[in-house]
Amino acid sequence: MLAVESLTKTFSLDDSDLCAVDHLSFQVSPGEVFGLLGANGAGKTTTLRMILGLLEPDEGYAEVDGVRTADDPIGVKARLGFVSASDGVYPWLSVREMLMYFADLYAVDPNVAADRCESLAKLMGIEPLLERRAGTLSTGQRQRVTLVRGLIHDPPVMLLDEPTRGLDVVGVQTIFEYIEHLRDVGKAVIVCTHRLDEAERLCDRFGLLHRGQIRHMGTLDQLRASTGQQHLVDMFVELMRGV
Ligand SMILES: Nc1ncnc2c1ncn2[C@@H]1O[C@H](COP(=O)(O)OP(=O)(O)OP(=O)(O)O)[C@@H](O)[C@H]1O
Repeated sequence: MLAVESLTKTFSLDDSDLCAVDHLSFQVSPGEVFGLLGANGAGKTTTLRMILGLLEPDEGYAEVDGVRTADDPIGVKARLGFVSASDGVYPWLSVREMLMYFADLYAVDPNVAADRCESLAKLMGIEPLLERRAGTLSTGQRQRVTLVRGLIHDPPVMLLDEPTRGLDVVGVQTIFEYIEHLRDVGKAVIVCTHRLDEAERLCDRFGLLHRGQIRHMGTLDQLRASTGQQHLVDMFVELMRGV
């Protein structure tokens, strides 16, 4: 499970301060898909960077499976899987070599890693690509490989940043199936996306982020009741107009 408690980050600009994330609190349970949604600049990436331990919060903390990022940054990284649309691959390694390399970085036993590599490759339909040089993959193939890579150390919590960006309909469907799988195997999942239509279909619960604060949080039904709007896109339009 993932807990974020009063997480806060202010950046100093030349002539002013910018509070990018403002006392943010939420929790994601095992088997739950939480959509952290917001317009450009709302604070999503800054939040993910603090959860991952890449950026130090000014206040508050993130706790992954009972471990706080500030107390044990390496332990937290071992418990997190991260997939981003901008993930790169090592072009000169084969897909299998790259997956095994990442498993090794996470200190996964080589036999366990080899089995996991096979079963995840089957799950994501990349078995025929395992011996291919990663640099020769298409965008959609590369995305499947990075999805497998994110799970190679079997983390309890997965962070997905714009997972469908740049993918065709088949690629998007693959992401949907991947997220279904994560839910089925009890991962706690955060999805950040601008695709509100996809988020409505994918996520169990939502946090609508605006200027660093969660303005609405709940299931779609709860958000409909509290905002009076049917769809996330209308909820956001109202939020943006309100400020
Ligand atoms: N290193 C930094 N220094 C100064 N300001 C920053 C820094 N990183 C982010 N910001 C500012 O913090 C705010 C939140 O940025 P963040 O990248 O978290 O937003 P986001 O929700 O991920 O946006 P997008 O959807 O456009 O990726 C923005 O106003 C951004 O300009």
